[in-house]
Amino acid sequence: MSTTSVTQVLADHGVHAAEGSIHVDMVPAELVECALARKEGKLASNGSLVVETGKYTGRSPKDRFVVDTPDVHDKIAWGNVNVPISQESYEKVRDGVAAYLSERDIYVVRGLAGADRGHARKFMVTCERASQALFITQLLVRPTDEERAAYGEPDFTILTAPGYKCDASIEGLNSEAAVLVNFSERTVIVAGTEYSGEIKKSVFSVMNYLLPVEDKVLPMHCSASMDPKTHDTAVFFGLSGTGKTTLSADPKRLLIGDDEHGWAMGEGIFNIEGGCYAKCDGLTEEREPEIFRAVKFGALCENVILDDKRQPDYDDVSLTQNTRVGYPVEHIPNSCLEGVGGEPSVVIFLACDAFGVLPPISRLSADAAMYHFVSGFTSKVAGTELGIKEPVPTFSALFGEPFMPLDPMVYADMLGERIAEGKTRVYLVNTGWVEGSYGVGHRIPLVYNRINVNAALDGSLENAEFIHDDVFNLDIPTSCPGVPDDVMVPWKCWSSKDEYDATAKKLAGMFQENFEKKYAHLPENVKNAGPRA
Ligand SMILES: Nc1ncnc2c1ncn2[C@@H]1O[C@H](COP(=O)(O)OP(=O)(O)O)[C@@H](O)[C@H]1O
Ligand SMILES: C=C(OP(=O)(O)O)C(=O)O
Ligand SMILES: [Mn+2]
Repeated sequence: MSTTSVTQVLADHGVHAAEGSIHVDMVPAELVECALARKEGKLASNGSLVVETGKYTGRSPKDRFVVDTPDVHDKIAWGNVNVPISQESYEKVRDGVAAYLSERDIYVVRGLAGADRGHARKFMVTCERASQALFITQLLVRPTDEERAAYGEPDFTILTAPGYKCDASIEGLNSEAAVLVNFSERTVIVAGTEYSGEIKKSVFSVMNYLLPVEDKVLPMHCSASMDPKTHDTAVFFGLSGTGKTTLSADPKRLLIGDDEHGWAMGEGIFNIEGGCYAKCDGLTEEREPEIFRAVKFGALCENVILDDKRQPDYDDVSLTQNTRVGYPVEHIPNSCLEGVGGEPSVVIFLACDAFGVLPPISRLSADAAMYHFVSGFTSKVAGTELGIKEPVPTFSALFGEPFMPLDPMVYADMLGERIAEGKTRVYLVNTGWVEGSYGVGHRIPLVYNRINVNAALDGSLENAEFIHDDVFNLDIPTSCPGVPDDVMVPWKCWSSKDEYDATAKKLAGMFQENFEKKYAHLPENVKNAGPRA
């Protein structure tokens, strides 16, 4: 597709930018140069581009809407995640953004979502900021030269204009910022917010609609890694900040991706993205060498503080606890550049338990896997969503409810089909608190999670003696070489067993209440596989 037809696609969306102001498919070095020239950010000593995103340092779910059009109305799971907005209000914002972009230099990125070309979709993202064009260039799958030459019409178009402030009085809007997903027009508008996570998660939300509906592929909010010899894969489901990116960066395995994957039954899994979006809070080379070293030229950092030598101070979270970096998968040395792997032999659910009562790792039956997949218990960690200042216990279906437009049971049934074969081991991993709850105890040392996960992946964990926890209805390994036995069995970490019991029963009751409210229609065998207060 020539750049003239890029002009045509833009014109179809009301963007009539002057000749010479439409910059298409710039390479990262050009985009960094443009961003610096336009004073969008600074160059850090490690070569990464660092920007500040102003008021929006995390996703703002209250500003995200799905356009309620007749052809999708009956498919979307409407509620406080997929909030409807009318086509009329959508058009007012779209036309305002289009006119705004028409008056300035714009950066167009033509990428792919889906490393498996049999399930990939073409996304054309038009950015006001060169730095956001760099971000989405690195986060989408980069087309080959041949694919770019034959790019043709995009499957979806995204217009991003952080500088455009919406008229908040438009019917249905919440504020000057708006993320509007229009499945009928196959267009997303991201306005009024500079947080690039909104662009990335909009692509994900669109794929979470298209893949099940059009391809019968299960989209997953998970990271994935692969054994370099057997090509056995493992997927790590988890809500934002629970450890997907951290635990999938493992020097002994190949990284497939850190956040978004598809599972084509009978075929394998694939990364939906071409890059990673890691949290930088407290990042050290010692604890997370792969991620630390991935922050180099071509990476985009958000809200990371630089010292007077332009060195990042990852402990300084004065702007936000949600400091972030986006980089291409090739910045991780042992990444699987093809982005594809076999069907998972291990599925791990990451729960960041702020109560500190869940075991570091426990094994789930197929029924318990379904129970926990639809429950999605974890904590929203500080910063990822505006207004979250400390861990908030939450039930987020599929461990990714904010990004799932369809009924949760669509995804749950698809996972159930895929693990029913019995060849998949499923574990629940607590990356949250042990030794007392949040504010009293501390987060489980990352090294313990890594040791537990490695034992689950290589199968050695199955050699441990397991006990059954009657409250959470989980099978808990009582030992794992390298992890103190007391850490493996949560009540042993608490100074008072009575306090532990009371807290555990409280959480078990929350599980039951959530399940009864949302999933009472599920079969008894699934319901009975969950916690019992
Ligand atoms: N026990 C732990 N397991 C996983 N991550 C942990 C742990 N303790 C602290 N962390 C920190 O929590 C954050 C997890 O973020 P990340 O892996 O990006 O989550 P996600 O990819 O699920 O959004 C990282 O900053 C990591 O260093
Ligand atoms: C970036 C986000 O989360 P994750 O780390 O899961 O990608 C987000 O929720 O905005
Ligand atoms: Mn992540």
